[in-house]
Amino acid sequence: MEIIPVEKNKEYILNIIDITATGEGVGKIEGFTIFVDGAIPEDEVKIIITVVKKNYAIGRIIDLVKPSSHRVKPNCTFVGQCGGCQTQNIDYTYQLELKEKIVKDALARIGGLDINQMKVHSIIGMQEPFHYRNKAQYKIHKKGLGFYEKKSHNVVPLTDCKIQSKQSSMTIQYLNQFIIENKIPIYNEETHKGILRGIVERVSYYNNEIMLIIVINDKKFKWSEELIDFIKKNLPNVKSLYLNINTKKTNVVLSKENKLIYGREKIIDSIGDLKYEISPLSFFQVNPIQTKILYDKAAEFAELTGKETVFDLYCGIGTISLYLAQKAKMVYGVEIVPEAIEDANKNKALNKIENAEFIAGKSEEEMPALVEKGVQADVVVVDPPRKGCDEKLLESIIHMSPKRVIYVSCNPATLGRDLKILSKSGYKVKEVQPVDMFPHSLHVESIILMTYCGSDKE
Ligand SMILES: C[S@@+](CC[C@H](N)C(=O)[O-])C[C@H]1O[C@@H](n2cnc3c(N)ncnc32)[C@H](O)[C@@H]1O
Repeated sequence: MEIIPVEKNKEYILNIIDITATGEGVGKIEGFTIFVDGAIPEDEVKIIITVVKKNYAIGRIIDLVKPSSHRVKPNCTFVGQCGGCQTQNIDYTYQLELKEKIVKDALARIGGLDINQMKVHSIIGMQEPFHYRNKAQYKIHKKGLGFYEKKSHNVVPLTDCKIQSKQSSMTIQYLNQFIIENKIPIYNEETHKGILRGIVERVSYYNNEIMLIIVINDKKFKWSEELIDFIKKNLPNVKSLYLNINTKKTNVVLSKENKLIYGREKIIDSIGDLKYEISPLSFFQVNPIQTKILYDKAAEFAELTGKETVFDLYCGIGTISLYLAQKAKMVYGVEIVPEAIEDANKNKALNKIENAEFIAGKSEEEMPALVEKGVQADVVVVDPPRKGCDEKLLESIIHMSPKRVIYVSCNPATLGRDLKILSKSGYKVKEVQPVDMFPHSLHVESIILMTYCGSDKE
């Protein structure tokens, strides 16, 4: 049996050499891994060991002996309590370096790829990495709106948030006032009692419109009229106000039951020249500035001339499909959520685009069905959720062997796994472009161009 070199409740000095995807500093004692919350690479910390497992231990900082040169004073007073941001204490340039490394490591380690054989571009960061989010899912504390603490369901009440849109702090402050003044009973997760579960705020970045969704644990909300009056008076940018009736014992924030109580059903945002309708449940990228950069990259990688057929798999509300339709002959978008496909069709009409068709269903089933009908794609775009592409879908892509595959990923690990499969079957990774969609977290988006080299197509 291997000897574990640390003991619970004992103190050690540790040099932090890395950081996990969830933001814990990583150090080694005699080769044994120690995770330390709040520590960042190049810190020297004094820790006390709190948990010892077979392959790792967890330590708590008791003294920051020598702070890393990458440490900065966070821009937000709630850092340390609120679980919303992981890396506000790390300077932004170094955050970007860490993310680039996460992507490269995943391609090399998980994907088995030689990153010297492809163009790996420097990550595209934000010039102003604050106030970028267009969606907030606030929880409720008796003192007002907030977010969960890290790894807990305790709510940290906030007066503002530095990564939400600039309008958000006003929304938070006014809604806090309304909740407290009206003594609205706060929902308790353990007892399943109380009314107000949370508030979701969606903001259209370019049109300055707000949608508020009040999540309640009841069929009715006796404060509706007062709330509408209060909002009209204090928050004039709120153009759409919903109740979301969520009476289930669940961690899922929004139920499917939405009741519009004031204003319009949708708010409208733009990416480039296109407009998109946003409804309470539709998926829309949370960082509108970086989304434009990401979609421009998709268009660049696609090299469309107007003659190509494109498959946009996992298409959400058709954002990438419509973006590419402007330069393609025809685009087929496939998405599992039927409501998102309804939105995609509305967005198609809103933008007067005709060369796009949207299909509700699983990409791994609908793509082979399209091929069966004789539709072949020159370019395939995949933008799957964190779990990556279904293996059957990858097989269908390999079987159809389009010239170009563009992979948009929010999870480097599953990206590496899927690229390994594609690159063993005739595809070559040509370009990798990490994009920072989520400053102050360790999440990283990447867009990858693969071309088919298995035959004389390219
Ligand atoms: C990361 S989002 C991408 C959405 C869109 N491309 C965009 O940029 O807004 C992933 C989407 O895949 C959808 N999805 C999940 N599993 C799916 C499947 N098996 N087939 C088709 N769509 C799926 C989700 O509902 C979600 O809309």
